[in-house]
Amino acid sequence: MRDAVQETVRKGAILQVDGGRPLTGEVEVRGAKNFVPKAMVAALLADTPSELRNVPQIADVDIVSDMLRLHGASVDYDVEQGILRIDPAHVSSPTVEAMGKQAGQSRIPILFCGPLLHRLGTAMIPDLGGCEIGGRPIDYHLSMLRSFGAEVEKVTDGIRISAPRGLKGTRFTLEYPSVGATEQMLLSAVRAEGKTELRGAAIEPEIMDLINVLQKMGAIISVDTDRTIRIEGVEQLRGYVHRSLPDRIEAASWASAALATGGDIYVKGAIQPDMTTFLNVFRKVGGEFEVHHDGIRFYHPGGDLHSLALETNVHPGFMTDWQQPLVVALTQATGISIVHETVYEKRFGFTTALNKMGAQIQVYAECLGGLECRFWQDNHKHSAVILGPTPLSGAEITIPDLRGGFSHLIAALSASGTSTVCGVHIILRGYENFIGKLRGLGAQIRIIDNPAGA
Ligand SMILES: CC(=O)N[C@H]1[C@@H](OP(=O)(O)OP(=O)(O)OC[C@H]2O[C@@H](n3ccc(=O)[nH]c3=O)[C@H](O)[C@@H]2O)O[C@H](CO)[C@@H](O)[C@@H]1O
Ligand SMILES: C=C(OP(=O)(O)O)C(=O)O
Repeated sequence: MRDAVQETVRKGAILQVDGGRPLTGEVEVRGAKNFVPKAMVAALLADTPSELRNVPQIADVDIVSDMLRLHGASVDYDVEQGILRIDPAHVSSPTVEAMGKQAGQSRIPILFCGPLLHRLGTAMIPDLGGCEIGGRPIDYHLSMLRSFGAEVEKVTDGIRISAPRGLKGTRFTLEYPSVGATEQMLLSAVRAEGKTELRGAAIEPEIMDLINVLQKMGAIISVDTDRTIRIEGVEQLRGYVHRSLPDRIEAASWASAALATGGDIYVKGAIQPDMTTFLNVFRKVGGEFEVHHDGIRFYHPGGDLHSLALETNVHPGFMTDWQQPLVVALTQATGISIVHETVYEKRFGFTTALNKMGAQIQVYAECLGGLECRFWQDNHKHSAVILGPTPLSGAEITIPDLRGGFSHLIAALSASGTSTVCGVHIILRGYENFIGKLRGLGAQIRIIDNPAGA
């Protein structure tokens, strides 16, 4: 077993957490949640099998494996080695009922459009899941697919999409650099007829790694410094062998956990380049880190933490998924911190539980501490003002979303007393063996309810 003993929590599981101890020790991060499932989808574009390495055991990998199997691909996952093999030789359409059952589980199914249109000419895509941190429309995806020549129709529990005449290269400009829509473009364009140009593309490291995978498969893709991606469509792609980049969101979550609990955590597998922006902020808040050949040590050096003003943004800005765990550490910083969330309009719901534990966080609809963002005219509370330091004490908490959930765990671990935490299965979407890892760092966590069959 990789870390401390793996114990899986099921839907409905409840944890009891005793706080007030620094988290110290070592954890390992494997491949990125925001890359691995997409590389799995890319395997469908090939005629031959693919092998993905450094694959973490998280719920999103299971969900995409199920989707691939439903479409006739074979998927074989060696959890211990982190090796996933996908053979797309016999791709076929599943029944509408089987696809309907996939509705609401993750955001990845929308990325099956391009590969399935190339393989089958038609696809049923279930309604998406993912974190409820904003409206999360898919209008860019659908306009893009239509501009490739696809026809889209709304059906019960999802959409039906078809391309009777195949996909043709296109020119598209994104009004906002959406990660998912950029990936949609890549996965659709690589086998489309002719050239495709995407302006205003997202350039997150996970997207660059997807481009690495597609290039290994035989695709021709260039990325310019002005966010323009150009793709020359090819008729055939082959399988790939690839090692996923590490999960920079999980790594930053452990860093924030070290800071919030006054601890010292060595994150094996974390790398510096994709975390530059996070590391700058971590240092400004008062955290220390050391970059080693196989990981990064994050620790609280003692003394006061410093408040700061921060704005989330697309890469290379401060990532929105880093925001929630860091806010817990900011409750322990001296002074007033301001966090302006510019990617999602509703990502501060998790602060209600932190306030219940003793934090002093107020949320506002105004764009505070930075430039006006897309949400300036809406009434969404997307800026937070955090007054610190405030001692936290244990409470009963229900986890709202993935990162908010991990933040609640960090808060419970830095609080005095005991917390009861519901909805913890949500965390499995993005954190491998999180209970085992936390216990390995000295956390006192008990599973007090874990309903079988849920
Ligand atoms: C599985 C995965 O990789 N999830 C990540 C991905 O989500 P995801 O790909 O869903 O995020 P996007 O970059 O697409 O979304 C960013 C913003 O664009 C908006 N938008 C997006 C698409 C669209 O068609 N219309 C539209 O308005 C969204 O509502 C949101 O406000 O990138 C986000 C931004 O780094 C991360 O927080 C998520 O962890
Ligand atoms: C928002 C996130 O994920 P998803 O897009 O899968 O909901 C996240 O990983 O923080």
